[in-house]
Amino acid sequence: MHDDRRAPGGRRDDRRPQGGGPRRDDRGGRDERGPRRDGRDDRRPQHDERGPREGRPPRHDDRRPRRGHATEARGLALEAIHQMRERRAFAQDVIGSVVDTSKISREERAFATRLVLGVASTRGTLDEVIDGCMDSPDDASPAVRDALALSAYEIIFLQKSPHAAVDQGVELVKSVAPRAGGLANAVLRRVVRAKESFPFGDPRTDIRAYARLHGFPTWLAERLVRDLGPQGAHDLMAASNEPAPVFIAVNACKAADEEVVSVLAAAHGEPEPVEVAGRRVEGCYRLASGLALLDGRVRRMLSQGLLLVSDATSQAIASLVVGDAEPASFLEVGAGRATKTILDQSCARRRFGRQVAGYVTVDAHAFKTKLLAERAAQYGAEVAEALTGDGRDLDALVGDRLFDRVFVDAPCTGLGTLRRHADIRWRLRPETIGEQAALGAALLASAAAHVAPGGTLAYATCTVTAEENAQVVDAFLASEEGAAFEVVPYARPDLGVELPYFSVALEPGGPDAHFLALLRRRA
Ligand SMILES: C[S@@+](CC[C@H](N)C(=O)[O-])C[C@H]1O[C@@H](n2cnc3c(N)ncnc32)[C@H](O)[C@@H]1O
Repeated sequence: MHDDRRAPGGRRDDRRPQGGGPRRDDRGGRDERGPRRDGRDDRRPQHDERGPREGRPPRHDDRRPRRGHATEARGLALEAIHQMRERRAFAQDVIGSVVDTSKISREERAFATRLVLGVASTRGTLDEVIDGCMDSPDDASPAVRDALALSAYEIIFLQKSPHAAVDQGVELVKSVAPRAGGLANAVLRRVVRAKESFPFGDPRTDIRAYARLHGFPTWLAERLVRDLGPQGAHDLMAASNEPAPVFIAVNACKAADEEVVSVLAAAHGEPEPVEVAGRRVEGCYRLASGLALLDGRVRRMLSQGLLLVSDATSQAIASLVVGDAEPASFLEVGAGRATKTILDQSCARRRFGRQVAGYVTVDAHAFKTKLLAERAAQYGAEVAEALTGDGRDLDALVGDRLFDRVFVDAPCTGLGTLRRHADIRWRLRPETIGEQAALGAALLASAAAHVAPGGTLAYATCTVTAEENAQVVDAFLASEEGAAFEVVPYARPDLGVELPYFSVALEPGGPDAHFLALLRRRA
């Protein structure tokens, strides 16, 4: 779901280049298993490739990984994957605490990050492959499975040399279960053989094979094909398995583009201005990689709030919502940890020479409101009131006040941000889509009552399902409350067309997929 910590499918907006607190969601079948207490994980598979007998297994073979002869990057990746399962933590959080804080080289860190995000993204498919390569899948402890999954990811999805991947995989398994080397060797050799027939069917005609090919749950692949068509689904699924590009926003509340750009250039970030859907996004720059963000001078600017890491489509949405006419008041519903708040105020400062004085935020969670206030202060973004409460009952929070802009940054399934929020696809349940759509619709209806005559109502998501996007807005416009609003179309100068809504698809190399509807209350 769109943003931070919440029920299955949550996503967090933008924090680190790749990629979201303790989420308590479903982790999927395999991860739900507790550690075995019978020490059976290092039993060899019952087939003719079994290795030499290695004696009795240790009593606790699900200990935290100890580094054997696996490379440091793989050892750290395994530690992160292990923590994701044990603490039910999100990939981005463990990358921050385990990988980003390590002393390994930048290149190794990037590789470890790729492994963690890759395994989190494709975990269900990897478990299916591993199950098929074991005679008794239940015999491997969760910790051994983590190590096998990491190596299977390298073999199946990174096309690594089978020899090196198996060798490293055996070392990784031995680092958590010293006597399970034989099992690991046998299973991973089978994985190498299985790769020849992967995805086990014709992806052109078999949706299960198609889903496996991209490391997606079958139901979700089906849904994406239905909603986006074969090409759109393919683009989204392929792009979701690639590293996300790195975009930054210069925070105009505190800095000028030139000073930030010159420091980024000196740090070899190669900052490039960015266009989204045919329009330049002011203050938005693409970096050649995330490595420049690790430079000491850039880190100082980040901690001083002169720039923030934020997807380019998020920045484009903030720019469109702020608009060309200066608003005197602004209500943001679903304000989370203030990323859009900062982008909105930065945009107002850039465009009108000052921030919006009456900027009010609402979020359902008190801990987010606290973080929002802290972050807004760090970035110099003015917030008149930061409220906690249910946006479906805004009357209880803001009374009968009307605002020039009311922006619903809606909770959603987050399917447009799968590169940064690797866990979403296996946490989502089919029914979450409808639940999020219903919540978005209720927030929109509640928000509509607080739009001043001539003011703008904005509804945004970072997902791609029609049910959560256009269908919510179309149903609202057809309702009694919606009759007072008209659509403000999005003109694409590059295509010479006007579209009812702004939407960006997820394509390889591009920014995240988001949706925005701008509606104006008739004066
Ligand atoms: C897409 S996220 C917001 C991202 C945020 N605007 C940002 O840019 O960082 C959606 C937000 O809606 C909040 N939310 C969910 N249900 C809500 C409700 N009923 N009322 C108010 N906020 C809600 C979530 O806590 C989450 O922070």
